[in-house]
Amino acid sequence: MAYTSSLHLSKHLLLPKPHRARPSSSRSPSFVRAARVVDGAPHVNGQSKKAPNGKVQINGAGEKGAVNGHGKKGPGVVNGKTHVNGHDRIHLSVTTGGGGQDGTGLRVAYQGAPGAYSEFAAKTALPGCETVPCRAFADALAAVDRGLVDRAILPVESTMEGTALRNYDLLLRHDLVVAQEINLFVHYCLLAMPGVRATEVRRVISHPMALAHCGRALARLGVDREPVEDTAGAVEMLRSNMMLDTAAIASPRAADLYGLDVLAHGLQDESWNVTRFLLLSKPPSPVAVPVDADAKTSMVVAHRGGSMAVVLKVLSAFSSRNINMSKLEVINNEGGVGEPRPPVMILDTGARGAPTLRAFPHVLYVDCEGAADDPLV
Ligand SMILES: O=C(O)C(=O)C[C@]1(C(=O)O)C=C[C@@H](O)C=C1
Repeated sequence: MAYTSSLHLSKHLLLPKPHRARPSSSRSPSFVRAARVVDGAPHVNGQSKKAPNGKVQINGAGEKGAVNGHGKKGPGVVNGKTHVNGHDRIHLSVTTGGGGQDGTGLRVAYQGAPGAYSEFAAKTALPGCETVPCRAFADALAAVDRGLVDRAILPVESTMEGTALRNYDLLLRHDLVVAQEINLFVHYCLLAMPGVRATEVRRVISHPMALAHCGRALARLGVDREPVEDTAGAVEMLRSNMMLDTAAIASPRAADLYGLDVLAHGLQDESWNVTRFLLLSKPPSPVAVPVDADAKTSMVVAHRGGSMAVVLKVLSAFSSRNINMSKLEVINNEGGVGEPRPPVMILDTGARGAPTLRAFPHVLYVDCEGAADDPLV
């Protein structure tokens, strides 16, 4: 059965109007007001249905086998689509039936070396596309921004580690549309140079996320761990330096590609290990999402104070409309334990004039059910 979903990300920037200070008793920002306050521009409130991430992460929807409320499609792969329309909000919306879009003629930037999971996610979303390796996620997003490629792919959360906050931060700094969402089952293998035995391995290198996902297995092996840029990059490093006391965590595909032995399969600590990727393009979105689509919308509410009051207002806005929320993540970069963290920088494309990066200490990431253009949402 064709699976259709949409994911829409709205940015709601709660900014006080200059010279219009409100009495403290009524200062707590309201969800509705927030929408109106954005640089004075009329803003439709609560538009998205089914959605986003917080510090960016949105997990939690439901059943095993589903991430962010999307159903599982095919063996280990769930597809959805997203895109982002700019201006005073970002839309991530997508529709994907069986991920059947042909990517022929499209260039997709990803972080890592050939054989990285991100590359596989890109090929899953857009079979036939040309994949373009980049050193960093920021480089991949910049390549789309500059029109050097058609899309970029970005891992944003995983079932085991939750939101990849740094990648969400990156996303919020750009005016990009989510053209598709891909939930990929990630199967990790331990790879070594041909002939090397498991007992000879003293050190394991991989992407930090892969090392974290396999933490218990690595502790059992009693090896040192060393983070590198990406899983396939680790394999490349093993191969080019002929490392005989080191193994890498990467995909079986990377083992084939670089001619390494697989010492162990299924190294992940949890058998259900899914990473959620977003396929991003420049606006306007390449995908139309019908109002009545079985959709998911993501929202980002950014504000500068009254943290709990805003959370309560957001919750009550969903509750009073009977909209199912699949995720809520509250980011408070002020007043937490330890050193204050830097604020989240969000590109405000709704401001008159050039798009401006604005700093917000408080951010909420919300995912809910429904299409972004559904009036209820
Ligand atoms: O290093 C890779 O192969 C990647 O595609 C990156 C990445 C990530 O950043 O989470 C993607 C999926 C896996 O969870 C591990 C690493």
